[in-house]
Amino acid sequence: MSSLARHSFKLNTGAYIPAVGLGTWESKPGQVKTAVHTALRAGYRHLDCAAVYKNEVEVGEALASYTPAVLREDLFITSKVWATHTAPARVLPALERTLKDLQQDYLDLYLIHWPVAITEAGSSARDDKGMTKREPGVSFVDTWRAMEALLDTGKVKAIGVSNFDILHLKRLLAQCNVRPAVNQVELHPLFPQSELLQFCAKEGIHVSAYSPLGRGRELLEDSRVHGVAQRYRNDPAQAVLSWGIQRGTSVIPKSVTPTRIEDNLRVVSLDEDAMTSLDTVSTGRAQRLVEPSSWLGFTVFHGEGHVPEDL
Ligand SMILES: NC(=O)C1=CN([C@@H]2O[C@H](COP(=O)(O)OP(=O)(O)OC[C@H]3O[C@@H](n4cnc5c(N)ncnc54)[C@H](OP(=O)(O)O)[C@@H]3O)[C@@H](O)[C@H]2O)C=CC1
Ligand SMILES: O=C[C@H](O)[C@@H](O)[C@@H](O)[C@H](O)C(=O)O
Repeated sequence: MSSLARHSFKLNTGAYIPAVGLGTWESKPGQVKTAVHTALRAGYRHLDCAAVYKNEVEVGEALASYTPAVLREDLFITSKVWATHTAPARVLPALERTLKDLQQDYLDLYLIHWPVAITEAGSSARDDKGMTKREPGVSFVDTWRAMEALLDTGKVKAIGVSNFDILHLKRLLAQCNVRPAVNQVELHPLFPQSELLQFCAKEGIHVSAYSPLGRGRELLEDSRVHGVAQRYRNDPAQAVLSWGIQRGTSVIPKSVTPTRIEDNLRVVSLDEDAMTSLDTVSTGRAQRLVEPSSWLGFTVFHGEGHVPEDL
């Protein structure tokens, strides 16, 4: 484990989030327990979970069965309330279910997964236009009020958001009592989110980079990524994770492959040339890889410059 991998970022709550966490989306039952054990053994202390990943029970089993046990205060565990449970009355029950599944008394960070509420039946329920059914009258600001109330229960140490753009954040910041500690968003050299990053820095919101490896696809084949990796005698994944941390974001790469889980901790400090080279990877071809519209059936993001009033 490199010294950069041991780094943590201070949140606006005063707590620290470790620079590298293990992602668990699409980590299949039967694989995620071994992945969590491998990660803890390698030195990871930060896990990124979500109810919708449908594997929190197994992550919980992994945490409970790991020996020698890691002190709870040395772990940083994140989970997220799914869009079907963002109606205010459903938020606490959703958290309690996640805590039970993960076998935890509290989370270090609980996030609103997407800035939208859909009906409990979720993405299979369609309206007459074929769109996912929205939860009527629930905005993400309403959900946030319920998130704020969780802090008094002691069951979460910090609250935050995920998949929020600048306009979502502006609306939330204008109305919140507690500012989000974290915004977890897609971020990698093909989708660097520089404007959002600057906005969050100015507002004291830590950014956590999801899909930091570009989902393990063409980003890792890019010639500039390979160039930086060769210079530092590491592999493409380590180069892009290093870039993410050096930009001030925590990174949460997912892997169920033991050697990759270990390798993803070998992040290094990059010089200015290497950073500039990776900064140019997105030029003329920036792309989002996790598209909500395919499953939500409507636009959460808003090229037109406004957030729909009813989100
Ligand atoms: N808040 C949100 O809406 C979202 C949050 N997330 C979070 O972020 C995490 C990471 O994002 P994710 O979308 O999974 O994508 P990542 O960018 O982390 O890429 C994961 C893919 O890369 C492969 N991989 C891992 N390490 C290496 C390596 N060293 N070399 C080559 N390939 C590698 C993995 O394969 P293998 O496992 O087979 O080794 C997997 O196919 C998620 O798991 C989840 O926790 C992700 C998306 C949305
Ligand atoms: O966190 C990861 C992503 O947001 C992911 O959870 C969703 O896109 C999910 O696959 C879904 O079922 O809609």
